[in-house]
Amino acid sequence: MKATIEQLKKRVSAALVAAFGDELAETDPLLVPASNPKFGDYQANVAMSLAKPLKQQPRAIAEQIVANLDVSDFCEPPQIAGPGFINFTLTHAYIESQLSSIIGFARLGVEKIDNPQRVVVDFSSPNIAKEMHVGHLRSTIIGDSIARILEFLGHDVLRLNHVGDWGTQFGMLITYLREAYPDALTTADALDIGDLVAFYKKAKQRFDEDEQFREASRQEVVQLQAKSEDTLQAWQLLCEQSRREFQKIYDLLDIHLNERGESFYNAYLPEVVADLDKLGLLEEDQGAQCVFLEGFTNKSGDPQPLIVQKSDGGYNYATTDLAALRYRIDKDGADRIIYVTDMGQATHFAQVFQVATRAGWIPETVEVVHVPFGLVQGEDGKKLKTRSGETVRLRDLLDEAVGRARADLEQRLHDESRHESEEFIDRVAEVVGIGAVKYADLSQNRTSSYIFSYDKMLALQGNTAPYLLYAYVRIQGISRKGDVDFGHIGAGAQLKFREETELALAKHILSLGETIGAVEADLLPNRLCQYLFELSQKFNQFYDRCPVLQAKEPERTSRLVLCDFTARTLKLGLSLLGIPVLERM
Ligand SMILES: NC(=[NH2+])NCCC[C@H](N)C(=O)O
Repeated sequence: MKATIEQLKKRVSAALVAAFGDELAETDPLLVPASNPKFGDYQANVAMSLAKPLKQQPRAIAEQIVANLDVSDFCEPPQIAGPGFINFTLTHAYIESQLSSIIGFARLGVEKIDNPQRVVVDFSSPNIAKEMHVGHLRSTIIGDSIARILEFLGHDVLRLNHVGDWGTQFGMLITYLREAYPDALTTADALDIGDLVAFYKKAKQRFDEDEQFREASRQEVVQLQAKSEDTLQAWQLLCEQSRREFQKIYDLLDIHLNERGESFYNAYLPEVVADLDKLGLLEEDQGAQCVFLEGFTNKSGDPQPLIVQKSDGGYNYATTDLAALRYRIDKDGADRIIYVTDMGQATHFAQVFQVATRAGWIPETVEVVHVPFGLVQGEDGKKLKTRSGETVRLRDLLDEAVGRARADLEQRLHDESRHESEEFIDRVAEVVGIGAVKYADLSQNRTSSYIFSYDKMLALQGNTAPYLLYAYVRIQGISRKGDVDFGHIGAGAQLKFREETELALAKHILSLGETIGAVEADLLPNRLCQYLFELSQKFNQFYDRCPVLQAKEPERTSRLVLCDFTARTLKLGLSLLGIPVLERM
């Protein structure tokens, strides 16, 4: 099923050509979903934009377009409104036939993309021995959802975890490892750092207070770079310890990534600098190798260079990103590269992209984008902290969400005198708790900051995961109560929708593809959340007005089909956000 909006676009395009000639063949009809159902379902705004070039009144232009337009197979006669909007309303027959044409199809009418791309999504990317903080959580949740949506559309997605696993801080960490856990390198499993963040703090403290320790750390950095076996082994131990911690979070979130940390690109770093030099882009500045940038200045207004090799010969974060970019294009064959990090790194990426573009490393067919997001704040609008004022650990945050979901559920079971197994309670608490955290994040426009509130995200009402999960459960309840097998309902039946709420719901179900297409283009998963929220609201409005199991045929079957579609759309949509559904809760 081609999205309705695409079909309409084609028709309006054809009408433009018929009315004004071939010159308008490439003109965008500016077709959008109507902002208000009063104006129908879609609206073309092209007439206004043509007023100047055609030197005519927009209304006159709209009239000529409509005179050349035939959409009678799926729309009521188009209406011209205001200065020259052309409004389209889908016919009942079209809605009914569209919906019945996708009964039994798992993709719910959303086609795979015609020209799939190789897409790299660089997300999560925490740092070894440092805390995986809420910023990484946002990156993990948003990146995973973007990857899922692109995969669903048929793109070939490579999910990369660009873990910060290299750098001079390893000198101090390894030195401290030898000091505090001398057995770690000789005895298997002797390392029980447990809390690597505390370990990092202590190492840093030793580094700051003791010159001998500092010297030993510097030596370890040299050894690490020289790949001395002993030092490499210590580095490996630290990485594994962190990896285990990260993995617990990924398991809880059910998120899968391929780790390809910064160290992976070490062998390619000298080449980056050498090639920049060959291209004449490199300049020396106070002993460091730099590329001077266009459009970036420091605080005093002087040109700000991007350092790619420090005066001591070491490489840095930007050099690694340049090497990674080249690798992803040349070796991974990426057509699109998406970096999901907080906004604070916008400058870094703009600089890296500029250097790579000037070096000619990004072919014109490849799209490279930074997908930035805002902060997660505590209820006081400041940095998220525990009651005692410490930074919140991700593990604790997720556990707390699950714990609160469990308490809410137990209260509800108690109130309803319901008895459920431990297994059931565990499962519901986990899906609701983790789902609530994910959904609270994804439902915000990612470019804004948001306030983290357990109460809000776990509420059964409003734009929350529990509200959507509950709508799904409610529908499963209808199927159980009426003993209807949703998998087999409506096949071959003639659907009939007459009630406003039925039609509104059916149209909304049919616009899933448009929503997913929009998310693919602007990488804003909150559009999908909004869509699902509206779907649940429309379902509830329909269900309040229209009896289902008690209705007579053909209404009964048509309405059961609507129920089934709503449930399947919720399930599919939530899965694209990384949230599973529950049959009961
Ligand atoms: N290719 C990249 N630079 N990806 C993002 C890395 C994020 C970095 N490790 C951080 O914690 O801030």
